[in-house]
Amino acid sequence: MIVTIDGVAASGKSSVASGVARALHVPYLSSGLLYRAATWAALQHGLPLDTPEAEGPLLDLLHAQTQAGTPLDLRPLPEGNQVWQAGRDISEALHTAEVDAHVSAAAVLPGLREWVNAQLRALTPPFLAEGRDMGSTVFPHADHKFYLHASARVRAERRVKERAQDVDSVEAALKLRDERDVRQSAPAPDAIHIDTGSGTLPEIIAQVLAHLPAPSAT
Ligand SMILES: Nc1ncnc2c1ncn2[C@@H]1O[C@H](COP(=O)(O)OP(=O)(O)OP(=O)(O)O)[C@@H](O)[C@H]1O
Ligand SMILES: Nc1ccn([C@H]2C[C@H](O)[C@@H](COP(=O)(O)O)O2)c(=O)n1
Repeated sequence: MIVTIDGVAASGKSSVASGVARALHVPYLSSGLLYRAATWAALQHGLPLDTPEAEGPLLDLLHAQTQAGTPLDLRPLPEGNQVWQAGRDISEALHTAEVDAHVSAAAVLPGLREWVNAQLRALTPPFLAEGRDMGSTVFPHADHKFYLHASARVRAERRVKERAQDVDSVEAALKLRDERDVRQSAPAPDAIHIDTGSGTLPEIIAQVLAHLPAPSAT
């Protein structure tokens, strides 16, 4: 079984995916973390990301890391996905304002999208996949598809509880990222839409689970 959970930035995708995956006893995959990891790697190496010409050097870097035995390694742990590289957990570095500001530029590069999608499609179901285009493009034949949304204000208020930032600037940054990600963020036509602003996290997880078959007793 494949379940996809897509949605706008900070709509609760990874929190909901984690809760649902735990209830179903299956892994979940955070595709956004792979885009963030590639962005982080580019920033570390001083590679620009804001032109179509950025794609070649970025893909060269990712392939060189793989050849050297130090690839960006997504680990789909039930309590939260991690990315490791060269024996180091780099996950915390992927949720900074700097990565947030550049990740949309990286995510429009077609070669990077292929790099991410190939890694996800190589995995054997059952799993949940969360991101923007999991249900529309990467796994169009998924068994169950969800699309999460909430107002930019609600999302910003939640985000400032995780990061010491001003709510107005976080809201503006979220709106900007929504605009820049719009091309790959169109919901799959058969996705069930859920407003995560209208319930607590356990309530939203229960809403999703109500649409899914009960987990097999093992
Ligand atoms: N229904 C909810 N009620 C209250 N808080 C929530 C709810 N859903 C998510 N949150 C909180 O909102 C914040 C953002 O959630 P999360 O990181 O899961 O979103 P995301 O869509 O994966 O974000 P990003 O797009 O940045 O990867 C977290 O602090 C999370 O705990
Ligand atoms: N399937 C995906 C997942 C993510 N992205 C891009 C767009 C986001 O701005 C960025 C970070 O994702 P997030 O952590 O907010 O889920 O990655 C995408 O284009 N497609």
